[in-house]
Amino acid sequence: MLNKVFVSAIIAAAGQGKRMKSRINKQYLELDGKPILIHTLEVFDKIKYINEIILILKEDEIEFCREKILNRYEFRKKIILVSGGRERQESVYNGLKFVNKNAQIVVVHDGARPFVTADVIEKSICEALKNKAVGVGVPVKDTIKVVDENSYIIDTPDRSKLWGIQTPQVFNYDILIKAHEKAIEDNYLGTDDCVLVERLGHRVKMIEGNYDNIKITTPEDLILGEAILNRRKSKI
Ligand SMILES: Nc1ccn([C@@H]2O[C@H](COP(=O)(O)OP(=O)(O)OP(=O)(O)O)[C@@H](O)[C@H]2O)c(=O)n1
Ligand SMILES: C[C@](O)(CO)[C@H](O)COP(=O)(O)O
Repeated sequence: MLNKVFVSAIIAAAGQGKRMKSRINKQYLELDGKPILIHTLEVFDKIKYINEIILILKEDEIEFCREKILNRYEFRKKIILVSGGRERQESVYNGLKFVNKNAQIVVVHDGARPFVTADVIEKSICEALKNKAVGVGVPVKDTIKVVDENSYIIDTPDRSKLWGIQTPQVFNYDILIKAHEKAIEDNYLGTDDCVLVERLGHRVKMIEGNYDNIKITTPEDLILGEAILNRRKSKI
């Protein structure tokens, strides 16, 4: 079944990496001698069910990334470079405009999540064939508090119902484009793609991923990232 479906992957990597407080954008920082973005792309490049990769980059980084990062590595798949927007949502929408017209399924993934596994990606694609909208996440481990503007705790949601959603987030193309266009119409800005589809009233299925599918966001994540890679290498 999956062989008959055109699957596009949109890799969002057009952020500024402000929270990393690094001289170079975080997706180009190296873990185990390889740029974070390359780790991410290599996972998607090996998945035979993915027919195209659309990489969203900051406009002013496209040439640098093509010449100094991507050209140093071999990829089986063609990687289409698209310029991003001010917000992640706009970047993903820009990518949607370049998705192949035969695409049925779109996998949206953060370039800053290099530890995603092929197994989780394939599982999320299979689930999206059934449910049309899927998010990958993990149950939260901490108790979560809702805090007001004066830093007082105003609610403690039932932790058994709380998940930290990651990426990939995988959708039927028609649903995702409609969700983005409605968000633009409503001037709504979300922090992930699932929320845009939820706003359409479409049920989004959560599937369990891995706790080590972290998003490299702040300097501490680089230490975690090296440890994750070392542990994986020791298991080979
Ligand atoms: N306008 C944007 C903002 C973010 N992203 C991408 O979305 C992913 C998740 O975003 P985040 O971790 O917040 O990255 P940044 O926005 O770069 O980080 P910061 O908020 O610290 O600047 C990243 O791979 C990032 O490159 C994007 O494609 N376009
Ligand atoms: C999409 C996401 O990775 C899901 O956890 C997250 O919302 C991205 O947030 P960011 O602030 O753009 O990193």
